[in-house]
Amino acid sequence: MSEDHVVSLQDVEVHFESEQSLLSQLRGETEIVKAVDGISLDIPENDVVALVGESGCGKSTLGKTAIGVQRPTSGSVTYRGQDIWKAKDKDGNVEIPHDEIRQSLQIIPQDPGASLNPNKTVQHSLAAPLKLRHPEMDSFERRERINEMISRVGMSPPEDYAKRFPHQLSGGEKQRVALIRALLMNPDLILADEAVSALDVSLRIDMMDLMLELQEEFNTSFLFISHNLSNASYVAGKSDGRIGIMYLGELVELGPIDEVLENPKHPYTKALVWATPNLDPDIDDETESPLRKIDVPDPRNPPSGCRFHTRCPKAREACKGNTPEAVAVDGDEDHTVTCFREIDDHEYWDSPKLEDEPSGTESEPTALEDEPVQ
Ligand SMILES: Nc1ncnc2c1ncn2[C@@H]1O[C@H](COP(=O)(O)OP(=O)(O)OP(=O)(O)O)[C@@H](O)[C@H]1O
Repeated sequence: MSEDHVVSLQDVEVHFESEQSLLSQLRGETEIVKAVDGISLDIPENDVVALVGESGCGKSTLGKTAIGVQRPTSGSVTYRGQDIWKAKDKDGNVEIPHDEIRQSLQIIPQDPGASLNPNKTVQHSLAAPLKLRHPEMDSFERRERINEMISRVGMSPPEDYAKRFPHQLSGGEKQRVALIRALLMNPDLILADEAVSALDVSLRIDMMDLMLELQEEFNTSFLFISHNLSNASYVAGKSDGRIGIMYLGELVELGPIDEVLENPKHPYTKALVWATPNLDPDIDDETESPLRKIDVPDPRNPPSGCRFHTRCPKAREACKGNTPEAVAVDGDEDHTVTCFREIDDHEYWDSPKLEDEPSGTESEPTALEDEPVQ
């Protein structure tokens, strides 16, 4: 928890009460979804982190928690050393007011159309953050600044775009307006939650390039979320950033993008790389099927021990009973993995291979392999 970090998550858990099945209702049981389960992540200034994982693994929940929109059920989330939720609750000595924190942590949502008021022009939607951040500006200065930003994101003539309503914009243009709106708050961190997924493949690279150019220009950090390893790798690769692999509420591998792609350590990361053709992995045992089973377990009832053990081709009996902690890969603290195979003297190595019936080994993994970005 350092003031040098824009955001720091420590042992964060977000557990939801899920919709209950009839059987559990009859039994009076409450079912819990462990959407995020014990994740720590530091985001320093000007950092780009791309989070990848299958649908439902908790990416959005983690992202929202990092920008202070979702309250964790346990653990802490700090902004420049200030606990965000203590600031919100005015608990103790609050050094950074909650309003300031919220303004500094922005989001570009997956569906920018839904977040833009259909009855307001682009000019009107973009004036609101400027009024908040720069109350000293008059309306002429605001108009100038807005036109400048509209031009900057490649929409021309800006005066024409400023007068348009959301329905007069394409999906890519709405996304650019959402990006401007976030940047006008002068944020320290922007959460881009599946921000390019809805765009045509041909527009995705342009949008990702634009986000990264502006990330550098505005000195912000980016938390980029995608179910698509190609997109996440593109963003992290171009910015010399990091990639985090999530599985069932846990961060199973985290590290510099080149390191993780060239030297993936978690069997799940290997499966994702294997399933993403344009990443061309150089994995030692690539002929072996990377998953024993294709079915993703129910997050309301995740497997014991290592949650990946039911699908992992390397799983042994030890993986069923114990939960692996994150360990540094080859002593490099920047690259961490939660797998017993990284610990030379772990009981895993003497433990028998799991002998349960593999299924679906002929099939490809279920997710993360939609269209490559190039
Ligand atoms: N408000 C909520 N109440 C109950 N369960 C929730 C809530 N929000 C998320 N969940 C559950 O938490 C788990 C993680 O959801 P989350 O949206 O964070 O995953 P994700 O990886 O972002 O998935 P996707 O890519 O499909 O959006 C899912 O099982 C989801 O159903």
